[in-house]
Amino acid sequence: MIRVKICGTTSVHDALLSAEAGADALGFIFAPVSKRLVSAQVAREASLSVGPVVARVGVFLNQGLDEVLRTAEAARMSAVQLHGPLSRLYVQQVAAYYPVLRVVRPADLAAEAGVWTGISGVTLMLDAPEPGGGVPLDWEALRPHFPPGAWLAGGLGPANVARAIQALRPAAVDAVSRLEVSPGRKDPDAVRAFVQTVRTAESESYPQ
Ligand SMILES: O=C(O)c1ccccc1NCC(=O)[C@H](O)[C@H](O)COP(=O)(O)O
Repeated sequence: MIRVKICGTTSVHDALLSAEAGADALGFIFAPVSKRLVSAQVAREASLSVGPVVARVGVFLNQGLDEVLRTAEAARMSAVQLHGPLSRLYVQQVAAYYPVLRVVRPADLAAEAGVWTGISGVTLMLDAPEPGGGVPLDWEALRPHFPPGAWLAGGLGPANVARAIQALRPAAVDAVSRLEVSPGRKDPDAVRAFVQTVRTAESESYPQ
């Protein structure tokens, strides 16, 4: 089953919307540079509202270990997504507390894939150089190198996610900017269409 992560959740309302649409995971962005920045308090309310099954992923960009662990705990996250140039030791330390999605840009994949694959609890996510920028990756170029079990992000939406799945067969897909009416506010129709399109594409790619 291909998992679906809907990122950039900034309210209880949008958390419930994504969960009811069938999302497997919700992303909460704690990077101060983001237009989708959410407070730990709001993220905690949203996290507790969606029940035990939906994963809650705290998203961080070049932030200190203490800040990451404290924020993830305060916001009741179940996993952490790490962007930016980070050391193996730092990622190992976070992974001692939370499952980690380690974000890698396509240009860095050859050099970095081996660095992160050996750490227990760390899963690779391929994303565009500017996270949350809505720019798709070159799936055909990535096809020979896409690591089995990796997650895919970068400019995905209802109109293109089926093609991305066919090209790369990721373990999960993640999206934000093509599912919004404005930064930080979900478009309900786009969220539902995204989840439905993934479900249809996976049944066509992996027939029972
Ligand atoms: O989305 C942001 O504003 C953001 C800012 C800083 C770090 C990470 C951020 N987003 C992380 C995500 O997981 C996005 O869903 C991912 O980059 C895909 O975004 P998009 O291309 O807009 O679908």
